[in-house]
Amino acid sequence: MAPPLLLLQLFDRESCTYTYLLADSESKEAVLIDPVLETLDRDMKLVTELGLTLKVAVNTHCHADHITSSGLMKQQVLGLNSAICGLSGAQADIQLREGDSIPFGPHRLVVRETPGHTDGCMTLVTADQTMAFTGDALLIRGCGRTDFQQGCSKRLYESVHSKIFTLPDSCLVYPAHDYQGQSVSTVGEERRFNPRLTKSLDEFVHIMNNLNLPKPGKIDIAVPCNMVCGLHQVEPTP
Ligand SMILES: N[C@@H](CCC(=O)N[C@@H](CSS)C(=O)NCC(=O)O)C(=O)O
Repeated sequence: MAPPLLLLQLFDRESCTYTYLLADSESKEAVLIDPVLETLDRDMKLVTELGLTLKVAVNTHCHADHITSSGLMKQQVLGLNSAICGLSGAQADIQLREGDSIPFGPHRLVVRETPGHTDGCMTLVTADQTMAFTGDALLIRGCGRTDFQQGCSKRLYESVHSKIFTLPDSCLVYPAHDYQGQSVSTVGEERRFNPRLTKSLDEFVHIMNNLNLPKPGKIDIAVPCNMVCGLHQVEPTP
């Protein structure tokens, strides 16, 4: 039997982003999902305190609301690789596609491409399908907006129904954001209670076309920056 997997859910108050630190308790190999620039020091301190070896810093997509810390983190952690979905068009050491794995110790995260919020969105699922890190595709009782960055509500609906709602009901759903103080859901709960994704495709498209959300405050800085792993206009360290 595989040794226990350690999971820490970390929060950035400014962007309401969840960063996830997953580690193998025996080998101490670790993966960081969706790290945020402003919380780089907090995350690095935690990795050091826990004696972890960070292997991969992966972004579930090219974020529009905050800058990733994965590029700067690479400058601080020897051997760390950045990763993103190849369909995002963004730079990273590892370009992931459907079915690819991110191994850490005996564990692995398996890629399911879930476009719709952006072209390059992916959901990362543990090999035993007990946990899914859904990025902005599926939020708790919500979902990512589809009004910019190649957003397409029909694609998002199809992604969630075919790639996330087909996971076991008990599979835990860990989103990239929450704006209501919720931290975790399950596939079964979202299949039954998600106010957007329980609707028909036509109703869903109508809802998404009428969200009328203001643009993320940092979008014009964050998107170009995240296309280059968060390192836009950052001087390389000697
Ligand atoms: N106010 C925030 C941005 C909030 C926002 O638009 N969130 C996105 C995910 S980050 S691009 C979203 O998809 N929200 C869906 C929803 O229904 O709220 C800011 O200024 O950064």
